Amino acid sequence: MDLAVSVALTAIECHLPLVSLTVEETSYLSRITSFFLLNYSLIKFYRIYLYPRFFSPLRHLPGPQVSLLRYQLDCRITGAQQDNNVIVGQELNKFRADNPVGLQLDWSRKWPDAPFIRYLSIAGREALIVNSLAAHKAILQTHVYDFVKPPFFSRLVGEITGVGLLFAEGEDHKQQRKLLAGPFSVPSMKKILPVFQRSVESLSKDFEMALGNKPYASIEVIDTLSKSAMDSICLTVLGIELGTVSSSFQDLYTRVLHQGPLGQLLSAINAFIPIRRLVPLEANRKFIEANKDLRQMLRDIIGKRKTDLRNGNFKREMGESRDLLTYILEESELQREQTGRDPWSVEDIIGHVCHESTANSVSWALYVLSTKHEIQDRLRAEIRGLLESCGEPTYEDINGLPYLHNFVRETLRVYSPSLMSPRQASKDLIIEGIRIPKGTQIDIHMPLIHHHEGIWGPDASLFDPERWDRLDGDNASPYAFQAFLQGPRMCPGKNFAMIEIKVMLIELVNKWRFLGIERWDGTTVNHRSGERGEREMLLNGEEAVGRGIKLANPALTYRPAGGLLVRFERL
Ligand code: HEM
Repeated sequence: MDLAVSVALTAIECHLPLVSLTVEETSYLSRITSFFLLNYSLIKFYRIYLYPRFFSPLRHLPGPQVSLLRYQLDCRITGAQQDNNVIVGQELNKFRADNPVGLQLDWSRKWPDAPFIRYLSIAGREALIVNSLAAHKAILQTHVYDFVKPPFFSRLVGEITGVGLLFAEGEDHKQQRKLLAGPFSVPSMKKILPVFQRSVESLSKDFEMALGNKPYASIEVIDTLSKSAMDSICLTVLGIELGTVSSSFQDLYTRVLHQGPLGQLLSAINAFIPIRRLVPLEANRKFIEANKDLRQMLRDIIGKRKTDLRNGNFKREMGESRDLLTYILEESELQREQTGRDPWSVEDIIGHVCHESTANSVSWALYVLSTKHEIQDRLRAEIRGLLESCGEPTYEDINGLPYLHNFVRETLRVYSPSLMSPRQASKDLIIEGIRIPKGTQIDIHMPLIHHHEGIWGPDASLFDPERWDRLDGDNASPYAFQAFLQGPRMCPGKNFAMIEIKVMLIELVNKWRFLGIERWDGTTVNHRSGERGEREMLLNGEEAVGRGIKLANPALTYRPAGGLLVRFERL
């Protein structure tokens, strides 16, 4: 756009009589170049500096200020005090914070009553952070289809999850969601439950192996749970037996999701400037290859399942407790018969193989249980009460456990697995009395609402499962809990994720006692054990995010930087 305006202005200027006379001596080419560069620089100066500071209708909103030509590379992050850098806005500051949403939490605490907080991103682009229940409702419900996913987000996340439902808009999105209602419904989840229950048994085997004959041992739970959730998702979503391809999946997903620092930097740059195909670096090549292999594996599985279903083989094999892919393909087949076209592509289905969020939630649940033993004891008493009374619990039995339900919701509230969902205004809008111009970026940060003291009280960041029994006023609003978002774009996998997390916790809490978290500095040598690093046990009071352990940043989820080492014993 700016380029086009500069070219148009240059064309006009070069043909003005006054200009033609004064620059007669210079060659035509250098005249065009000079005018073009001057126009382009002036337009950029206006866009980057003058517009956000003096002309934008959003300039009066609360948020960090704009400072001209002040680089803050050496400043310590102090959140709310930090100015916008004129070139990179707040982007560098975000990466240098000790929490992936630390800066945004500071701003929310500084301006708790503002519906929106404004900050500047790269090259003076304005972005609004949603900070009130009413503003969330307007964006997620009332104007849901007036906000679209911004291109940088589809490049950042879409290259991992696929570009299916998550990036569908308007009527297309409504249509796809209608079709998914059956596969993700409660009756479908009830049928999938036995598959979950079977797959979590392998989780305890990993704990058994780590323990051996010792009285207690430690296990790195993030990798262990991620592997288990991958097994579980392979069985429940794709209908693939354990141990057949799930380890290759795990390996490929890890290479795609957990790249090294250079890989992460490339992904971040690629989100804004599409450089993926141009950079001849090893980290980039590995990412592209892993991604390609992963998609090919999924394509093969989906293709084979389609053929099996058409031949009537698969349903007979799996009986009643079928996987989600089968449900989706059956629904798809019905639609194809009625409308003559496939409602979903392979890319759409790929996005449903998401295992990281559930594994991440159970990791944080174990963190809490290890550091708050009274919560662990209470949860175990409830779970054992159920198992003693009924053996293999049903869907209703599991969802009928009030403390487990509160515990899981509180884990998702304090350690929300999704940290951000961005949007972009597709037209000019007025929300909460604020005029939002078309194209404005809107950031929904789930932790902001979850840790908002005006909504959840002064102890908003404390882990307290019983708060769910005392909901009143603002915290009783559906928009006070955003782990799965709300409205028409809410996560369709919510029931799936909730029951999966509960089944994993029932298995673990029933069989193992969690003694504490080992914090491992990894830099010194312990003279008694000869092991590198001192191990310090975290036992209580570490629930405030970022205090007990160092969080990874940049990260798309809350993740302890050096893994999570849980010490446990057999019950
Ligand atoms: C704890 C686990 C999970 C959490 C916290 C979670 C959270 C979310 C959130 C916040 C969104 C909205 C993203 C956005 O619009 O930017 C979303 C969308 C989605 N989730 Fe989940 N999710 C979880 C598990 C799952 C599972 C297990 C599945 C599938 C089996 C799933 C499938 C989807 C799909 C297909 C969408 C796109 C929905 C749409 O745009 O209409 N999720 N999820």
